[in-house]
Parts: sequence; C-alpha cells; structure tokens
Amino acid sequence: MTVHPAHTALWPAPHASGAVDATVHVPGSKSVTNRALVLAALASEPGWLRRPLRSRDTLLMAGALRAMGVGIEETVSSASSVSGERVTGEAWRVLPTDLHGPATVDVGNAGTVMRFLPPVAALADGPIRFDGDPRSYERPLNGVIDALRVLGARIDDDGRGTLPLTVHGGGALDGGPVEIDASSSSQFVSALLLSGPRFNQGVEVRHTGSSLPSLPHIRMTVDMLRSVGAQVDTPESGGEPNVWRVTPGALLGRDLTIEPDLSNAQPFLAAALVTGGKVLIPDWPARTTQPGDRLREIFTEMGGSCELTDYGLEFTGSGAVHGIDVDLSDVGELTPGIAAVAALADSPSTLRGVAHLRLHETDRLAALTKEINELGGDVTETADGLHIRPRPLHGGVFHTYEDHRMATAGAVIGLAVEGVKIENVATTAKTLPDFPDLWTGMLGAA
Ligand SMILES: O=C(O)C1=C[C@@H](OP(=O)(O)O)[C@@H](O)[C@H](O)C1
Ligand SMILES: C=C(OP(=O)(O)O)C(=O)O
Repeated sequence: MTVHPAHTALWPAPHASGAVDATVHVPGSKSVTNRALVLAALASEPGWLRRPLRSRDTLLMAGALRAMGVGIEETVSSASSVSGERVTGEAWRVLPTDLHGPATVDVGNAGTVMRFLPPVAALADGPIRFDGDPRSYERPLNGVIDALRVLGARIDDDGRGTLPLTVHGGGALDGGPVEIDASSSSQFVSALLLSGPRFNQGVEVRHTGSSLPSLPHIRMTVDMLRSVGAQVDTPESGGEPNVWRVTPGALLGRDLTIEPDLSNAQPFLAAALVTGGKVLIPDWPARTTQPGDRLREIFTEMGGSCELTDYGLEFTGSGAVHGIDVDLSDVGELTPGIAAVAALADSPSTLRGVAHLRLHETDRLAALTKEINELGGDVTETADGLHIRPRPLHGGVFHTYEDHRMATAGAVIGLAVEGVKIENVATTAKTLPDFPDLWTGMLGAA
C-alpha cells in the first residue's frame, strides 16, 4: 500500500495558554445525516436534508446512493457565511427512484455505509459491488450478510463475513423474520430496520447475542423511521426484549434539519474541561437520540458543569478534572475523547463495556493504550475497556491509525501537554473536515 504524504504529516497540536472561552458551531451529525439519506432514497416522494454533514462518510453515502440511481442535488445558500460564522443554509434535495445496478459502492471506512447499504442494494435491480479501505475488510459485516441471505438476497462474498462483496439485487426482497448476533455492532440491527419497510413482508429482527452496544443508535434508527411514517415495534414499546419489527409500507419524503454532531462536540467540551474554560455549542437539541448527549452527565462527573438553554449547551470547566468509572457500552464512540480527558485527571478511571471498539476504525483500545503510554501515561487494556492511571505526560507523536476520534483525542491531550504532534490530522475528514480550523478558532477566541 502506498502511504499518502498526508498520512505521515505531523500537526503540532496547539497548547492552551489559558482557559478557553468560545462558541463552536459543530457541523451536522454523521449518524443522522446517513440515516436521513438512506430513508430519503427509499421514500416514495422527494425530500430535503437541511444542514447535512458534508464529510467523507456522508459524501460516500451520497455517492453510493447516486451510483444506484438516486438524485441528490446539493445547494449552498448564498448567505451561507456571515462574518466568520459557520456555513449554514446548505441543503440536499433527494429524489428517489427505482434503484438499479450495475454499480460499485466505495464504503471507505464508514460503518454506516458498509452496513446500511447492502440491504438497500438488495432492493435494487442489478449487481452492486461493495469495496472500501483496507480496514473495511476487517470490520464485521456477517450479521448483515447472513441476515440478507435469510431474507432472500443473493450475495457473492469470500465467506469471511466482511467486504468485498457483491449484492445481486432482484428489484425486491421477501423480508420476514431473521435472527442475528449484533454484539459486534448495533449497525447490523439499524441496517435491517432502515430498509425493512421496503421489504415485501417487512422485517422482524431478533438479536440473539449476549450484549448489544450503542442502543441509542438503534433508538435513532427507530425514531427516524417513525418520523417518515414507518410502523416499528420495539422492546421499549411493549414488544419482546431484543426484537424489532417493521411493517411494510411506503416512506414519506420529509424536510429534515440535521442536528449538530454531539460526538463531534466532544473535543470542544473536553477543551473547556481540561483548561477550566467555557464552551458554548449552539443548537444542542433539547431531546435527541444521539449518544453524545450523555457527555452532559459524563463530563459533569469528571469536573465540569453545564447549562442547556434554548440557544445551546454552555459547558464550563472548574479547573479540576476527575477520573471516572463508567460503562460506555451505549456510547462507545465517546471512548477516545473520554480516555484523553481521563489521562489528564487527578484520579484513575475505568472505562467498561467497550470490547467491540477493537473492531472500530482501528482497534481503539490498543491504539489509545499505546499512544497515551508513549507520551508517558499508564493505561492498561482490560477485557472490555481501559484502566487509566494519570501520570505527568510529555510531548511526542500521537499516531492516529486513520481514526478521526484518535486525532481529536490527541488534540485534547495537546491542550494540556506541550509538544504533542498529531499524525495525519486530516483523518478527521471522516466526520469533521473542519476540525483543525474549528480547533484553532476556538483557541484564538480565548
Ligand atoms: O449507527 C450509527 O450511526 C453508529 C453506531 C455505532 O456503531 P457500533 O454499534 O458498531 O459501535 C457507533 O459507534 C458509530 O459511530 C455510529
Ligand atoms: C465507530 C465510528 O464510526 P463508523 O460509523 O465507521 O462505525 C465512529 O465514528 O466512532
């Protein structure tokens, strides 16, 4: 594999000279944008996404749907950038169509694209080939592949339960009941539910594994399905535990404004926490299924305080940062940012319930352990998480393994530790291409 020069570039992580005091406009949610694109593509009428996230993962999703025939028109309002404010007014108009192949889908390393689209492809007429970054060959997809076969799809793969593969879409899918083990990724469940209304018999997904991560992301799927008219029965709505049922039916085209990505707000909140400063995130939703909302509670326990108003979330650090003992199974994608703060705390931390992070963008438990320890830290991996004993840290290179959340975690440590250099900060483009500018903008405002 050729190493792109950008992958070896080192970004000197800015050191904070004082308490940050900034307003940070965080772009739209990756998880909401990619679900909204899929649902709009499967609808029976056109729809709008306002303020979608424009990042590698969402552009890959849009590109893949376009390759299957969906029209996605991007518009940028002319009044989009006012006196340095973040761009607003962007909108995508989605024009659904009869999906068709042949087509090739590049999933990059986007879990949402590699898991949510094979069921969509099963509804297309013609072969759809899926390929992606080398890491996409290692991330589990067996739950989706096996389930789709049970539901009537024809798929060619190499039998490893991962990419690459070809879905030979027949223009429709029987659907019906299916059992899966989604303990390695909640996205298996979300994937089958999202396309479920378009299967002839709908779908009934029964999770049989011992644990199920990222439940808020499954709730997000269910909420968004219901908002476009789908009927979904869930364990929470009186159904059986671990069973979700989607009734067949047409989906409405909606006009949806995408919430800011609360998991991408994490490094900015962390900046307020570790510098004893203040950060305001406008448009923080009062009610949301995004896992990042848990940061209000977690970062408060770690030493901050917050106030949610009609304008947004104001988060204030006290100057003290405490360790935490917390089960992150519901909110696994927050782990790298919490680990970074924990490494700077005044007491040890134990992060639990996140064994499945070994199969994320990189093996996040191994990567966090290695990189924090190379800066002088004392982190050990446990069976399902990390034990972090804070130590005085020193500068050095923080490797990121093509993981956006490793890069932002390294930047948080760099605020408190001089001389931290982030390798390949450009990898933040997966979900937050503006990260370096937003970060230096936040510090410039101090
Ligand atoms: O459905 C989604 O949008 C996501 C679900 C979670 O995946 P896992 O359940 O695989 O952790 C999360 O970590 C990922 O960032 C986004
Ligand atoms: C796990 C993540 O992404 P993906 O959607 O690729 O699974 C993440 O963003 O932390």
